[in-house]
Amino acid sequence: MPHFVTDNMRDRLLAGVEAAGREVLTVYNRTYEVETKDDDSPLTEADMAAHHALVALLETVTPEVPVLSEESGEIPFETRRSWERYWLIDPLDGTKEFIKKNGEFTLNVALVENGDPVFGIVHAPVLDTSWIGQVGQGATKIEKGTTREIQVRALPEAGAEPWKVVGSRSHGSDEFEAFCARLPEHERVSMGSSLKLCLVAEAEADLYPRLAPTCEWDTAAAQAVVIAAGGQVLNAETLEPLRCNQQDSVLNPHFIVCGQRDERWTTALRASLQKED
Ligand SMILES: Nc1ncnc2c1ncn2[C@@H]1O[C@H](COP(=O)(O)O)[C@@H](OP(=O)(O)O)[C@H]1O
Ligand SMILES: [Mg+2]
Repeated sequence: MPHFVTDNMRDRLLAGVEAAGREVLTVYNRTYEVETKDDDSPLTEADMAAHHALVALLETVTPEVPVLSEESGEIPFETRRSWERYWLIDPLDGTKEFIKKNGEFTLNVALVENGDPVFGIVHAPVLDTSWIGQVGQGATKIEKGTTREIQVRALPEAGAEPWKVVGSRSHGSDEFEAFCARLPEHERVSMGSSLKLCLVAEAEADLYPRLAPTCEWDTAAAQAVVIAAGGQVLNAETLEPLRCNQQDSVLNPHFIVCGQRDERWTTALRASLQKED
């Protein structure tokens, strides 16, 4: 079956996401108001500017495909459950990092088909870098105008080199600490937003255990990048791939991002989840 996203569509989408990123940067570089949402998370003018720009882009490129955005308000599951294909966007992931001015925030556009992310663009405006994943066709990183293919790496053998484990800069958890405490020798890297999944996709990290809450829009685009780069995003309980749009809640289960499933970390995971057998 031909892929829905053609090369021409991908190029238009990337150009539109980069343009939305420039709007975000103009807010980043001046003073702005910070509101607090009902769930206590921050919201800035930049989140809304990116939301409007991305929704307009997607409605122009594919008017027939519905869009679900973190900022679009709730769409009931009775409506969403019939969507075989939809765009799932997080206009500004890592709003806390945006406010801290450390550059670790992203614009995220995913195409979900029958519950699985199949295409994703993650764009980091401050880094002038985008990651594109087309499941079944590969993943690329475009850094300051230079494009290269990316692939996950194999988990290093014991004693060869420490594993690289990436964690949230702003949302850690006791379960994450318990998991890391049981891993072999490893280095910890902290990073904001969906950039953590991109680090695994481009072989700069081996594992991203997210044992704390996230929503489907936080992960879908970067999940497509990871899978297209040969990696996996697995439900931490079942070790099955993370899926979207399966129930009323848009909350993800805890999950692990990895190049491959491996007994060496699944043992640590079982122990941290108190499932030692
Ligand atoms: N209690 C909670 N429930 C749901 N999602 C949460 C959450 N706490 C944090 N998140 C999600 O985690 C994201 C940030 O992840 P990280 O700490 O890895 O950078 C936030 O994205 P936003 O910045 O888009 O709100 C938010 O969606
Ligand atoms: Mg987010």
